[in-house]
Amino acid sequence: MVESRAFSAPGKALLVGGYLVLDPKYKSYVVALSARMHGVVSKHESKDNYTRVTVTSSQFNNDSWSYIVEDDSGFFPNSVDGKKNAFIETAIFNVFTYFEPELSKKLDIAIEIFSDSGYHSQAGSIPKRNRFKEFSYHSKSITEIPKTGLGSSAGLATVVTAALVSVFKPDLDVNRNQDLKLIHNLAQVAHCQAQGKVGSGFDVAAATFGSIMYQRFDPKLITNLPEHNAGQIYGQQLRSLVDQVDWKMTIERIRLPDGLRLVMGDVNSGSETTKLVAKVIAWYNANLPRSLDVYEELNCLNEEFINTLGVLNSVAAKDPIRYAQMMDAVNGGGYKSIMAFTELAKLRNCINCIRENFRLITKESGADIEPSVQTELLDACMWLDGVLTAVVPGAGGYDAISLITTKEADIKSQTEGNSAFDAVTWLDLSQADIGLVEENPTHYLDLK
Ligand SMILES: Nc1ncnc2c1ncn2[C@@H]1O[C@H](COP(=O)(O)OP(=O)(O)O)[C@@H](O)[C@H]1O
Ligand SMILES: C[C@@](O)(CCOP(=O)(O)OP(=O)(O)O)CC(=O)O
Repeated sequence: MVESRAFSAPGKALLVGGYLVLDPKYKSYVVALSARMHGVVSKHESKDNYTRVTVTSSQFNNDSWSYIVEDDSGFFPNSVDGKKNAFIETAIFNVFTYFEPELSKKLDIAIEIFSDSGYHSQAGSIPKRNRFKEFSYHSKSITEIPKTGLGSSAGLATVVTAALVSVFKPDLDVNRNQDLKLIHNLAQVAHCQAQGKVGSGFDVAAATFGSIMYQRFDPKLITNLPEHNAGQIYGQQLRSLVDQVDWKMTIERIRLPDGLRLVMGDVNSGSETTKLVAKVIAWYNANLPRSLDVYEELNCLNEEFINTLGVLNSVAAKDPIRYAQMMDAVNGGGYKSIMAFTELAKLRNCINCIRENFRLITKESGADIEPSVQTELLDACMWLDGVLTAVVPGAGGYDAISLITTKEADIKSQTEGNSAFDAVTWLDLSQADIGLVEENPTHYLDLK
């Protein structure tokens, strides 16, 4: 009998903490989204004389990557047909190396990937659905379809890791913190190695744990691992890193206050995060100690923003009448009535000052974090009924904008036909807070 299990993990939006989060001393606020990456795994006894892992992404012109994995070649995945996917390879390598499975009985492991439509541009795609799920099917490969920047590779690394862990650890329970930590640590290692750069890891952390206040681990934890071909020692150090080492990171589950939601707009041009990061780091190093002052100021603002959202959460719970008045003010009360509520005024001021600092870094570093077209767009958003704040998420640039709005705000109809919003496609997704979950594998069958 074929045993199947399925897992899904959310996309992310980094609302505050961009760039600073690369340093373990600074906090960030990450919202997990309703758009999710899914992996359905099945294993059979292999009829061949080797163990094989095949990952299929049928939505993208039937993309598929197939690897032979053997202990005598150090669990290094060997592509069957030369087609490679770095994120899949490092996930396979690290999970097999961690478990060192005794492969006397050869396995055929198949993982089907499905990604929700928010991750990619929908142009030219067709929907396929069953009673439970709906996915968009494209006529081109994954590498040829434009992304929206929700963290598809982090989602992929997380669900492939979870799928493979479930093969070697059948009692895997993603409701157990210990098991989530195992998946997080392995996926984080795999994702960093595949990226070839060390991002802060907030995307893998959100894919695993959901909406979080995040402070990163020391990047050396991963970069100090030996080379993949180091033999036994890699496995020993990986297991020690995953199971024993204290990563000294902060992952505190958070959620937007009731009555508020996240609206994401795709801006269709795209920026390369690595290039932006390189320019910002160069600016930072060349402008010390002034750049440190800018970061410290940004950090105070970020922390005040995060704390004030916490305060708003308790007002919603303890004083629902006042909270309803606050939401009414945002919904159409105009600038003065919004600013009459200290918490709302604080949130808006923090975001204004954060944006001001990012414009300063933009000007001085040449990294287009908040370029003037985005400034105009964000300013235009602030005049819409129901909008509390508007930012460029993550690394910023020309990729996307994130609004915090009230639940009632109808952004689409307010912006329709208004040329100031021509560049924006409002994505059909919201915050969803929840991280990695186990799904029912039968819910992915017979998509038509
Ligand atoms: N649905 C998918 N199926 C297979 N691979 C995927 C899928 N989504 C993303 N990937 C992998 O992730 C890569 C994109 O990663 P990256 O450039 O880091 O984008 P993002 O910012 O969305 O994480 C793709 O080229 C592909 O290798
Ligand atoms: C600059 C950053 O702090 C934030 C980047 O956030 P994005 O959401 O823009 O990320 P990508 O999906 O990798 O493009 C770098 C980091 O933290 O890794």
